[in-house]
Amino acid sequence: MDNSGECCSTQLIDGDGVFNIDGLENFIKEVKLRECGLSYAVVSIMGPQSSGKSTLLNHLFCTKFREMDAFKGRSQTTKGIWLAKGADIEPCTLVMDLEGTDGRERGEDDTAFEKQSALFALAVSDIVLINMWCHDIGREQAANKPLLKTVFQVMMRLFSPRKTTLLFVIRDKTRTPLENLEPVLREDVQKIWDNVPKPQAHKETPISEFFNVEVTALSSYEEKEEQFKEQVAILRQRFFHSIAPGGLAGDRRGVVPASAFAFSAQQMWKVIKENKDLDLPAHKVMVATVRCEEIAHEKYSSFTENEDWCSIEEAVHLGPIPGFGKKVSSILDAYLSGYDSEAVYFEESVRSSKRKQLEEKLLQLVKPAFQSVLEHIGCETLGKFKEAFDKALNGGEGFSVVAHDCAQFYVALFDKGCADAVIEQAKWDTSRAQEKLRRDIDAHVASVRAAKLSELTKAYEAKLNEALSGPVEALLEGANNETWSAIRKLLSRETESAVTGLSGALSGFDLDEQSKEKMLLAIRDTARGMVEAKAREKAGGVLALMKDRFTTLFCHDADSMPRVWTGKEDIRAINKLARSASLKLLSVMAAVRLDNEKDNIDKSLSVALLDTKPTTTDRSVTTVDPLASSTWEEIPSSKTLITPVQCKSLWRQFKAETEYTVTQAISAQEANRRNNNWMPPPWAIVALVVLGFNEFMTLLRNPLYLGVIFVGFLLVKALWVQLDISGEFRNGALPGLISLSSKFVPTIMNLLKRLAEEGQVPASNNPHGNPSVTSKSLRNGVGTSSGLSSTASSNVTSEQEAEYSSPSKEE
Ligand SMILES: Nc1nc2c(ncn2[C@@H]2O[C@H](COP(=O)(O)OP(=O)(O)OP(=O)(O)O)[C@@H](O)[C@H]2O)c(=O)[nH]1
Repeated sequence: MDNSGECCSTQLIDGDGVFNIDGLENFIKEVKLRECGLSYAVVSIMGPQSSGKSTLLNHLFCTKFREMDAFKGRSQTTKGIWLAKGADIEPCTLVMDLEGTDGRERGEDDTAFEKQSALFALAVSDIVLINMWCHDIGREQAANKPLLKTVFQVMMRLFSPRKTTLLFVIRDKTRTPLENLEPVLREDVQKIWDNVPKPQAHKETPISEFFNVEVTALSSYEEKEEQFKEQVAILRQRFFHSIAPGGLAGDRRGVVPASAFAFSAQQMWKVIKENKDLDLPAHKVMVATVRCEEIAHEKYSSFTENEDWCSIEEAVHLGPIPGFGKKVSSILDAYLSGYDSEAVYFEESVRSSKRKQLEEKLLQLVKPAFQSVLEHIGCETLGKFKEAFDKALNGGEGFSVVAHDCAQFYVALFDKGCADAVIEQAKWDTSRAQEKLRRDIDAHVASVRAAKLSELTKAYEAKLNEALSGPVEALLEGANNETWSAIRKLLSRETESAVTGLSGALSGFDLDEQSKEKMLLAIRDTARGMVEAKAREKAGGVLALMKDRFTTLFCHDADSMPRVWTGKEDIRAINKLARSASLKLLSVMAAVRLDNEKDNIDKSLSVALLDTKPTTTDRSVTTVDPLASSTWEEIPSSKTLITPVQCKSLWRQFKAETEYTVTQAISAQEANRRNNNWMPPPWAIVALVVLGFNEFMTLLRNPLYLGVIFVGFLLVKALWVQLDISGEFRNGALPGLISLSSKFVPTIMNLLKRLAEEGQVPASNNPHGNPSVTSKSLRNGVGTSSGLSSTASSNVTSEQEAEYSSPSKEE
């Protein structure tokens, strides 16, 4: 019978010892071995060549192993190891047909394969059928003895026994009942066991520790086929549920899960071929490790391709995913459960360690997504916090209370979001993300607080500026002895008001005392700074102010009426007063006096710039100039607005620029005086009276003279008016004389003519007569007197100059 091409059998190892990996894989697929878990059994058969092994297996398991044609003689038909599945036997039973022992074909030297295949069968099988001829029992030279020896020897090469069932199948049983044969056989087996050289560890180990020995006998297939078949059918029953407790292989140990059977068998054969001892537990661990790794790898790969996971992984870049934790957990769970169910039959420690590795790997894979989700939740929460915080601040509640409440609420919200994102399998700590959110919230609160505080400070600064700027300016412009005291009062009052207001506003910010004090100090400093700045600004324009003040005082009287320099005014006194008032401005502006400092600036300036008493020698030679310094004695340079030297220079400039006004005034006054002074000097009047006494008396004695003088006066007066003598001489004496000489004769002629006409005209036509001309002329004469004031302006006497330019020390 030819096995090749049969669907449910394959040559596992060929005659040359080559393992048929592909054939085994195909076989496993066909018989669906992978799904069996641990629920499968492996049966193999050993025995001399051509002892009817294949025939027995085929009848027992309905397999189709190649059998020898009875008519062709006894030669080897089975080469290597063949594998088939027993038909209709539960659990799945794999049947291995081994090449016969003591085969003539291989020769004596080639026993290695025999041993290797025996070791392989023992390592893989739960039940090993030992096929033996009935007549060999008890015989010294029995054909099965070398076989058993081999079995027991190779058994020692397995570090730990599998508790394999050795089922001795006695073929061609004779009339001797099994009950009699079995003890003999067991004795034989025991003898062989005892004689087999054993390692120290197993010296005393009984055979039962390694094997379950069972015995059965079958009639000859060739001679009593019917009986043979009946007995085989009965024997077949023993293979049903063979792995259940009490079954034929109920005691088996160290079974490899069906899914790893191929890999395990291959590795075993590899180790056996390398002529190494087979450490079954280590082998089992190795198989478990490899297979669990394969399963884990497969699960990991298919997880990375999972559609749900891929869509989550993509969506996670866009924003938080509601129910992220649950979704990912359930996907992970599906894959981990898959691993569990596939790796369930593998060695526990290996399986769990590989599961742990798989879980860690999967969690590492999903961790970035988780962190991304946390970041999104954090960002979203921070955004919501900012919005709510701004709204709440506008609600009018205290800053700190709002910040605290808002932060608490949104951190709790974040925690809720985190709980939703937490992956069950990982239980990652979200406290760091929460800490980051807290830090972000704190940073935002701090920046808002800083902005609000700065806003508040600016508002109070603006208020202060409004309250200080105008009044301080006014006070400085009206500089007097009380200016700085008034400014101090104003500053103190406004600063306290601002400090009180700001202090109240700050109470909502929950600031520490130190920061609060610092802010209040800053507002005080700002207030002082404003006053100082204003003073500095005004000091910059002090010259203009001084000139203003001078002009105001000099050109206006006590009732603020513009002065008319009639000649009676004491220009020197007025000038001195105006100057000292202007100097007061300078002294007030010279320094900032916000701390009630006592200083001598006023005195120094007065002494240096106003004092007129010092003698000529004092002025220029002996006295040291007190203003030749860049600092005031009692004033620190930071408080100095105008240095002594600058004061001196300003005063010089002031004087130069106001000099003209004074000169104008003096000129005006002089002109006025001249206009009003028509009388001759007193000595002339006295001389006139003394010398003209006789003539005067003559006139008094002769009234005719008086009449003549009167007429003469009238004539002269008329001529004066007609010729406009005062007007002619306005432009100088020579042009006046030339003009008069040309006008004199015509005017006399004209006068006489008019007089003649007057004499002819009736008196009624001219009721006023000449007096009208005279009064007009007089009026004109009076009117011209005012014109003198303007022409006289340029004629300031040197005496008057000296009077204006009151000498001072500095000059
Ligand atoms: N006497 C006797 N002959 C048998 C029995 N069973 C099978 N045979 C015969 O023995 C010969 C060999 O049979 P196989 O089943 O091929 O024997 P084998 O042990 O598988 O042979 P190899 O695979 O070559 O080792 C065949 O001619 C069978 O007819 C039996 O129970 N008694």
